[in-house]
Amino acid sequence: MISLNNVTFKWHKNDKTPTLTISKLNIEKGQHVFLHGPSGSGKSTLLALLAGINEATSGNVTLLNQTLNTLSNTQRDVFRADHIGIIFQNFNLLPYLSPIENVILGCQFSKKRQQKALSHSETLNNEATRLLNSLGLTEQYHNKNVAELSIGQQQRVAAARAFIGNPEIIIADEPTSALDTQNRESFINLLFEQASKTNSTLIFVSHDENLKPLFNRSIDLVSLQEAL
Ligand SMILES: Nc1ncnc2c1ncn2[C@@H]1O[C@H](COP(=O)(O)OP(=O)(O)OP(=O)(O)O)[C@@H](O)[C@H]1O
Repeated sequence: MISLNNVTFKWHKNDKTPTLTISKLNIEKGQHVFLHGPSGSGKSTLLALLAGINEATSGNVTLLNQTLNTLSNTQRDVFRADHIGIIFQNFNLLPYLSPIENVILGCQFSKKRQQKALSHSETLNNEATRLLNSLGLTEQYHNKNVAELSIGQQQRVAAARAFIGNPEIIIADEPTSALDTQNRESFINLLFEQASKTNSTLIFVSHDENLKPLFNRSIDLVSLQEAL
């Protein structure tokens, strides 16, 4: 479902060595993958390639049988909106909107995801409510201003926004670093539950190896590149 073949990525054309060199990587549908490596090893860079935010300098990045480097920037944006939910490290929530409104934004740019959301619930509002409940944000917070929520609560909103409209792939960039160990684990378990319900593939990035045993697959970005 995700495959990288002979991929290199340079931030600048004239860089002597690429930031990433990955000869082969395959991720199967429904896997919960822990992607780890030290700071600066290229985890966020790889996520940006998978999300089609950046384009490989050489080689092929293929998701759901679509090779991203054959698409224009606009086509990649549409592909991302349709198929990928992203939980950003700093959540990227809109502070003047409520949790419900923030979650609905997750499918704003994709008719496909809106339709899928509406196949679950009568309205997008109801679907956002359903997801926030299943990610553990109680209803008393659903219509508050997100800026008034705790970090852990904001994280649940960010996760619900990624899951709305059942994207096939969920990408999470170190979204738990601000939480204590117990809350990190319970948040990750909620992500797993939600991802399993929809058979989504989850790629979770962190430099905290303590989280590794929770996942059914882990990829060490340094060894992956040394294995060339
Ligand atoms: N926008 C950019 N322009 C140029 N170089 C960049 C850019 N973003 C990242 N880099 C470089 O790419 C390399 C990999 O960075 P990246 O952010 O992917 O690492 P990371 O493993 O996610 O690190 P961290 O755990 O600290 O978030 C670093 O050397 C970094 O300086």
